[in-house]
Amino acid sequence: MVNIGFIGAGNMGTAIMKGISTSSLGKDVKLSAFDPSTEKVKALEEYGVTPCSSEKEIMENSKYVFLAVKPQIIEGVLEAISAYTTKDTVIISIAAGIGDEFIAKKTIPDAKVILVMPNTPLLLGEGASALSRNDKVSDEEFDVVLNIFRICGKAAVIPKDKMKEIIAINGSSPAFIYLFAKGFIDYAASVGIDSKAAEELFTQSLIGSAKMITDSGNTIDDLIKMVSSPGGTTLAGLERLYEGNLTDVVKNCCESCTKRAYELSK
Ligand SMILES: NC(=O)C1=CN([C@@H]2O[C@H](COP(=O)(O)OP(=O)(O)OC[C@H]3O[C@@H](n4cnc5c(N)ncnc54)[C@H](O)[C@@H]3O)[C@@H](O)[C@H]2O)C=CC1
Ligand SMILES: O=C(O)[C@@H]1CCC=N1
Repeated sequence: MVNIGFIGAGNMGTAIMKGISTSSLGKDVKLSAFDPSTEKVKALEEYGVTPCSSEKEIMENSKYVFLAVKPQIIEGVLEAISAYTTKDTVIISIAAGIGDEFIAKKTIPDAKVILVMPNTPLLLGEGASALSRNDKVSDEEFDVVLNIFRICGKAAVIPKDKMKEIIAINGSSPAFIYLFAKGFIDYAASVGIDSKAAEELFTQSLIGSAKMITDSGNTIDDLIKMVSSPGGTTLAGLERLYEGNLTDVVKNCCESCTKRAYELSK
């Protein structure tokens, strides 16, 4: 049995706990959580999560400890756990911008630290998570955590120094994609198409297009060409997107996301 504790049971902590407990891993792990908003932990009891009343209780009962709190308050949380961090504890931080060196500095110099940038689709077993670790974490320990994120979707191991840059690609990108989807669904409503039908058709187009990128064997440029009949509707629409420099807008969005991660960084 692997003991996994969560400090913070907000959107992401909850998504990871529900992801673990509803996956095949559920029976092999014992989950516990602490959050000052006790109702959030209470709501997780039906997923087999044991409520704890302090950081100390989590630390004393867990080998793997997830820090699922906002970057702005993580320093206080690290101060609260430092006295209970041992050379055996594996600290897993999902906080945007927070580095492993800061975590070790605020706890113990030999702290085992894994950094993860997950995303909310993990709630449905469709997460996309990036992971990296410091050199104190053993292969076996890293595999335990990697396995959690693989079971809850896809996971990629990336260099530690790219953990801030990756946020735009998977951590924040669901919000960017939802906004894009809203534009299509709002347009459908404006021309009198039932929004339920529009949502069903557009979301299936998102899923299908994603599968074409991953499974068709074609490049993205080839896939765009396959849809674009000469003199047809797609080219007419694409012209407006090129005119609005969509790819530059996306690049600016990603750069702004990364810049904020550096501002939050510790
Ligand atoms: N929401 C998302 O899509 C993603 C969030 N993240 C990261 O996950 C972390 C958490 O974000 P969310 O879950 O969205 O925020 P959230 O605000 O939903 O959850 C944070 C939780 O921490 C709790 N909390 C506050 N002080 C605490 C303390 N001293 N001890 C224990 N818990 C405490 C709050 O009550 C709250 O439930 C952030 O660092 C964020 O950068 C990473 C990837 C995606
Ligand atoms: O907005 C944020 O800061 C967090 C990190 C990635 C997604 N949500």
